[in-house]
Amino acid sequence: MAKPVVEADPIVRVSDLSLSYPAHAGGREFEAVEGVSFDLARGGVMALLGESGSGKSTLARFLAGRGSDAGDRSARIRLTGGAASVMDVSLRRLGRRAGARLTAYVGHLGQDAGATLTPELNVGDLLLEPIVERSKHFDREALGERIAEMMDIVALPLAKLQEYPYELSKGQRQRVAVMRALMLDPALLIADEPTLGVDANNRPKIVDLLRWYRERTAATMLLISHDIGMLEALVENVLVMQHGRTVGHGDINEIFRHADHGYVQLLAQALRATAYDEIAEE
Ligand SMILES: Nc1ncnc2c1ncn2[C@@H]1O[C@H](COP(=O)(O)OP(=O)(O)OP(=O)(O)O)[C@@H](O)[C@H]1O
Repeated sequence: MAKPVVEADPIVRVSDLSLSYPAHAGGREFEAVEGVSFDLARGGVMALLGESGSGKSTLARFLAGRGSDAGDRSARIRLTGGAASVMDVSLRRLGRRAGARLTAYVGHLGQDAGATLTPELNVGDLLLEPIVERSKHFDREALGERIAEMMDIVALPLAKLQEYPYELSKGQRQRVAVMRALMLDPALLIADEPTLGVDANNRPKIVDLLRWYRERTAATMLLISHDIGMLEALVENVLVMQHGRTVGHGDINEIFRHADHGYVQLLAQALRATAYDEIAEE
């Protein structure tokens, strides 16, 4: 069984990849991603951009090794063409054990992660859970310090550690979810809209947390985000998707300056407009 190579570079390789959802409820198999290719260098940060329904979450969930995780069979993602590997592990027919080995190194923040926190656990236990699940032997003091540092960066008072998800605002829950995704020190973080639902004042704190994490660990990141602050602070390369296909790929500044595809031009304009809105809000 292929063992993940954390030092692999590129850490993610995607070649002519197509991904589908199974036929269900009388419908046909649906191809959500079609012929996408890119490499993500170790230590790099790339953003997946594109309108709703363009295939970003499907691609992100599949690359995070969570393509067959969904309890609902109809949400299981199948590789129907091309190839993809993460840390030199092929994602074609990734078995349960190989998947578990890989996901130990790949952090995944799913879409609207703040809404899916276990309601019975308080914030402290939610943060510790990934660690405790892996091993009962851990340095409680060092972890406590690390949690306190992260709480400080995202401006959550330590008293929140005792609170339950229902006692938190949507944006606070999302901040807890992002911290939780970092607890196992993933070498690759794949995050779907990490600032979604977080108000404009607190979005930069999530950006700060991800930047802090990257400075500490040199982790690689694949982010789905249209948050201009996040793109400016962290992202080097972008892949722009439309209807499951790639319509732009490359250095973030180059791609928006010389956008030759109509949709990429529109996106560049929209992002600039967002930036002005944010400045106006301050
Ligand atoms: N379980 C499923 N079964 C069938 N089709 C699905 C399923 N989940 C998503 N899709 C379809 O796959 C396509 C891509 O969806 P995906 O969620 O990957 O897009 P996205 O770019 O992440 O959009 P958003 O930004 O709205 O999350 C969409 O047309 C969507 O309707």
